[in-house]
Parts: sequence; structure tokens; C-alpha cells
Amino acid sequence: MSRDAAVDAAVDTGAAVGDIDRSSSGDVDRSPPDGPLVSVRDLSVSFGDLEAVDEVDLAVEPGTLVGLVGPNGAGKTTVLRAITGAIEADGGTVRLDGDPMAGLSAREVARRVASVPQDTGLSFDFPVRHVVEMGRTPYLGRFDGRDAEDTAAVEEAMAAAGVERFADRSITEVSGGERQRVLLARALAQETPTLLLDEPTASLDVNHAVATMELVRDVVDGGRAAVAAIHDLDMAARFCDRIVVLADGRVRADGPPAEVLDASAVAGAFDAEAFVGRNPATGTPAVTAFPRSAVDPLRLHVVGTGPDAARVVARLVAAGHEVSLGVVPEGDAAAVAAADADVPAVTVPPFAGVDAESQAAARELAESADAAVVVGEFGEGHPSGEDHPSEDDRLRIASAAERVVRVPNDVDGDDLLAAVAAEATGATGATGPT
Ligand SMILES: Nc1ncnc2c1ncn2[C@@H]1O[C@H](COP(=O)(O)OP(=O)(O)OP(=O)(O)O)[C@@H](O)[C@H]1O
Repeated sequence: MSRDAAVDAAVDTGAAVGDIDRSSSGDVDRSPPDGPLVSVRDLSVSFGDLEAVDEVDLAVEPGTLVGLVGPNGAGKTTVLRAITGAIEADGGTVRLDGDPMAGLSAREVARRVASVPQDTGLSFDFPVRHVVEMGRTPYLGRFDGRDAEDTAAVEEAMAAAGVERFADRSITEVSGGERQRVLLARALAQETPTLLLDEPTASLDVNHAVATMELVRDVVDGGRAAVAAIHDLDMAARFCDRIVVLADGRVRADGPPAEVLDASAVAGAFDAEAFVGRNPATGTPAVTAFPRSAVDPLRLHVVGTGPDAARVVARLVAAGHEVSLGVVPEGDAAAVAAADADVPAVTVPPFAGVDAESQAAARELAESADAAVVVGEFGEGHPSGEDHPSEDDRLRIASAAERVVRVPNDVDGDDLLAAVAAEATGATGATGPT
């Protein structure tokens, strides 16, 4: 079902709450509901004259982890806070399990969504265990004490978030990252169908950041849903089913990471240049951002191999140039970068040398370019093993272009762009030794 269809289904049909039984004992039967667990329609929130969130639509199905990404001030936290009712919307509707939030009591909302806020605001001298126990509050009657079920939920949540070790310490005496995990434990203890997380890994070391995302992933794979505001785009791509890109309070893109996290979407939302490659370990999109360089786009043919040529390809693509590459051996770092960025490349089998046909193909690409960018220095001392195009081959290919820009292997990104831009205007394009 498309996002719009899902939102429509929830909003227009008043989609079923599902079969989540909320008895006063706090039992939660999590058979999957029919519609989205969260559906936000036309949500607008203003602070004075500032429109922080502008007509945002968002539907979150059971079993789905949605990453909310966008630059500082995009409205991510505001959307999350509107979903919990912590701030009042100026317009639009929020439904939780199909029911308009406006008709739900605070307790009912707290049984449907739990949040892990960015700003912890915990300054009381409570033991960690006590903070986690607060997650059970929505299930307690006025005079009820905690029962075995509450205790089990708290113990389970503390174990899952890895906070048992310091359960008896005061919340004021744990580190920022530990405190973040305590808040995650509190949210897990709340046993809601939906989790909202605002920068859940911001203060965590790499090990705990991955462990936290894996934990959220497990919770979601068990049939719940989560929305997480995340700055780390690679982490978002790795763990989320869907990415929603917010900028200036509006949804700019919504879809699977591989579709949404392309260079132009990232560039548009973050006002930066971006190269989107592939994380070799996870196969998910890996985003590298650069500051905007404001260069006029050119057609460029890169001649070079290895990580240095890969870097040159990435930087030129991110700057908006239309790039081609070759000849390179298949599997070479530059060939991989080119494939990730849909850059046409002439490749030859490793160790095969450059045959006449590939050389002609590369010359054709160079001929159609404004300039050939040759990575690495010609001349004595330049390594040219049998698996690389020889210096003669490289020269022959580059000379098909009207202009040649030579850049050293270790060229700085800004120098590279300056050299390329200078060449395009007819000035000398050589950087470094010639
Ligand atoms: N209580 C408030 N009063 C006034 N303005 C606010 C308030 N809360 C947020 N804003 C403003 O609303 C806009 C959206 O803020 P929000 O915190 O939702 O952004 P964000 O995407 O979460 O940003 P970040 O990535 O920096 O956490 C910002 O311009 C922010 O300054």
C-alpha cells in the first residue's frame, strides 16, 4: 500500500484499532492491527511566526522502522512531539492505532506510544531502576502497586537495553550514553505498539549505537513500529525500512533507503553536495557529504585507478559534474565508486591489460568530455603495474579530450574542483607537478 493510500485508509475509514487489548491490568495482546499504528495527516505546527512543521503526512505500519532525517531545525523533534501530544498542532490529525489522538486520554496515549526524547530533562536523584519503572505508570491504577508483570517488564527492558549493571545508581550519576539507554529501557518497559526515538544513538559509542539500533530493529521485527529521528544517514540506511526526509518542516522524500538516499535528495535537503556509495560491509547506501562548491557542471572523463581515482570520481560527481571513467580493471576501487554513482566506465578484466577495443571506447568518452582528468603523475617513479593501464595507454586516452587536467594522487578536493573549473575557462588546469 502506498504511503498516501495507507494514510487515507487510516484517516478516512477510521481504521481499526487492531486487536490490542488494553485491560486495566496492563495486558497487551499484540496481534497485528489492520492499519498504520501511527498516521499523521496534514500536520502543521507553528511557534509564533515560525512554521516548524508544514502539512506533514506520515503513516507507520506495524513491523516498520521509519527513519526521520533532515538538517538541524527541519522539524523532526516537533513531528515526534506532536505524535505524543506533547505539543499542540495548529492543523492536521494524528491517529494512534486508528483513533484520533484528540479523543484519547494521556494514559491511553501512553499505552500506545512511548518516546525516547533527545533532551532527557531528568534532574531528580532517582535510581535508574526507578526511572525504568516509570514506564509502567500508564498501566497502574490510582491505588495499584506494581505487580509481578510490571516487575518482569522492567527487568526485561533493563536487560535488553543493557542497564542492569547500574540499575541501583542514581540517574544523575550515569554518563550521557548510559542515560540514553536508561530512557530506552523506560520506553521498552512501557510496552507500547509504537516507539518514538529522538536521536537514540547521539551519545552512544559505536558499539552501543549499533546495539541500540539492532534492539529497536528486533522490537520492530516482532510486530511493533518505530519512528527514529537520526542524523547518521548511514545508520538510518542500514536499519530503517523507510526514510522520511524532512527539510524546512516539509516532507521532501519518503521511501526505502536505497530509493530515497540519492545524491540529489541529500543535496537538496541538506544544502550540501553528496556522494552516495555503498557500504561494503552492509551493502546499504553510504553517504559522504561535502560543502557546496557552486561550480558549473562539466562533462569530465577520469583516467586513473585505485582509491585516489575513486575519490576523484566521488568528489566530481558530488559537485554535479557529469563523469565517465576508464580504462580501469574490473573490481578496482574507482570502478566500484563509478558503479555506485551510475558513472559510465570502460573496464577490462584484472591483469588483462588494455585492448584496442577498450582503449577506443575510453577515447570516445574522453572525446565527448570538456576535459580529461588524469589522476596520478606521469613520468618516472609512477607505479604502473601490469594490472593498471600503462602510462602510454593513459596518455593516449586522455589526449582524445580537448583539454587535460592532471591531478596528483593526493589532490585535495577543493584543489581538484578549482583545477577542473580553471580548465573549463581555458586557464591552465594542471595542479601539482607536471
Ligand atoms: N518550543 C519552541 N519554541 C520556538 N521554536 C521552536 C520550539 N521548538 C522548536 N522550535 C523551532 O522549530 C524548528 C524545528 O525544530 P525541531 O527541534 O523540530 O528540529 P529538528 O529537525 O529536530 O532539529 P535538530 O536536528 O537540530 O534536533 C526549529 O527552527 C526550532 O528552532
